[in-house]
Amino acid sequence: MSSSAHFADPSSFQQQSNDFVSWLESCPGVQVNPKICLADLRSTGAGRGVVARSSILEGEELFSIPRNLILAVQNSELRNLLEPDLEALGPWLSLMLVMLFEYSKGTNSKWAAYFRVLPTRFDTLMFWSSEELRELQASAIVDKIGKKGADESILQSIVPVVRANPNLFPPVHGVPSYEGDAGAATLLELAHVMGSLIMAYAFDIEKPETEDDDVDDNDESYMTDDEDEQLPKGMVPLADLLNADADRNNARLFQEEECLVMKAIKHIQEGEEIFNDYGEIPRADLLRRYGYVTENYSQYDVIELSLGDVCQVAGLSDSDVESQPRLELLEANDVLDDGYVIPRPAPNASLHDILPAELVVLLSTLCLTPEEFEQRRSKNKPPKPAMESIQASLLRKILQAKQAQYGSSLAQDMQLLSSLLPPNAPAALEGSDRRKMMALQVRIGEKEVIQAVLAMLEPLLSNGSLKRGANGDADDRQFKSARV
Ligand SMILES: C[S@@+](CC[C@H](N)C(=O)[O-])C[C@H]1O[C@@H](n2cnc3c(N)ncnc32)[C@H](O)[C@@H]1O
Repeated sequence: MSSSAHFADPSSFQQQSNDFVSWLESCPGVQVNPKICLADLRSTGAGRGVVARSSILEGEELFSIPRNLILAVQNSELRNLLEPDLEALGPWLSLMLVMLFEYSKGTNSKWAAYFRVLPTRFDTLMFWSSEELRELQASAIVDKIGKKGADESILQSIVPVVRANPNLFPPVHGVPSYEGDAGAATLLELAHVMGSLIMAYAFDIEKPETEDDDVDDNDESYMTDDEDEQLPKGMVPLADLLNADADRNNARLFQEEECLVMKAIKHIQEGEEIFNDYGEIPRADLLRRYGYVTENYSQYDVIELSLGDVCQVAGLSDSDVESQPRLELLEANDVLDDGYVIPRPAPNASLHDILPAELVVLLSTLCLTPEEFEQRRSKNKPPKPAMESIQASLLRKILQAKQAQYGSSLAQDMQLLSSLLPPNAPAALEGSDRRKMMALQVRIGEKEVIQAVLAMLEPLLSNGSLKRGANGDADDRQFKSARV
């Protein structure tokens, strides 16, 4: 959620929007359909957004941004000023460095008017205090924030480059220098601002030849292990001022040869907000990456069980593949995961629809008697993903143990929510209160998923097994193949 508190100089909010639009329209090649405008949506907690001034037809172009206006490594003069190769830093860190460079240039940057409409404070989980994070209780999202790794990457890869080039990166915000611990801390904070902007605003930029639809991926922290496979990232002015809505996506960015073009993918009525698509992400991820939650993303909530959670309840002393032959068998057959995601069941969903096949295989393997396991091991063949009462019973225990890891019950949380919920919350809340409210909504969603799955296990626990196939193996055709 973006309120005034997220923007520098909120009293000039409208002026900054006007200046940004004037700058944009003055740039060669930019086209902005007069039927759209930039709106002040702070009263709903959504910062800036794009709204239709008059009705727009499906397929109509909303705006077009030439590729050379994207704030990206390939368009920044830093590329020619720095040794070594910027791209070698990977998509996140290279763009972070470019943004630090352009931001430090102040009004001399081509993107100065753009920086002025971007927020400087965020509610993404990277910025939450330990006390605020505790409100997320046992949510698996807490382990995905990646703050420590991001700090290390910035300190190792960004700080030395900035310090070695003080002429390119003059200290900002009245800081005398980036030397020493205090300098490093200031730079770290500024780099996190850029990292958070990249996380919530940047697009993956495809090469012109591969013209394709908008790709807005779902990486975990600022940096991930598979950077080689990632496309370069870029900040696309105006395209990134569209908010998102799980049910009202009506626009999409098309990456064309010369330009990136935002088009209406539905008829849009006068006064309607224009929404991009952030994908089907659970509220925990929405919060981690975008710093807000809305109720209509609750349909995508999940519960994530770690391998450790499962092994502990199954009575294994640890979850190390080297010391646990049952895990070793699964690993050797490439069906072992670190974590297992169970989505919120849709109204008529079955266990087949929601349980990842790999989880069911793990449960089955853990339920084998020593003799059965030895047989499987000698043939190097894990069991098929069959859900019978024995696996259901183990899964129930695992879910109950997970439930117990949260410090409060669903009923208590629901009561708390109704006592706290002012109209339009959490938009009406600020600061830590808003964060606590959002954490409450996330953990409620996860507890609801646990409760729903527990209820779905009940018939299996009383009846014995799911339908079996003709060969006697349980019918595994529909188990989801989902990996974390
Ligand atoms: C790509 S930006 C969109 C522009 C942003 N509203 C601004 O003022 O700069 C993404 C950020 O917008 C906010 N946002 C997006 N969709 C939202 C929504 N439906 N409700 C509230 N905030 C939203 C979140 O803070 C998110 O991190």
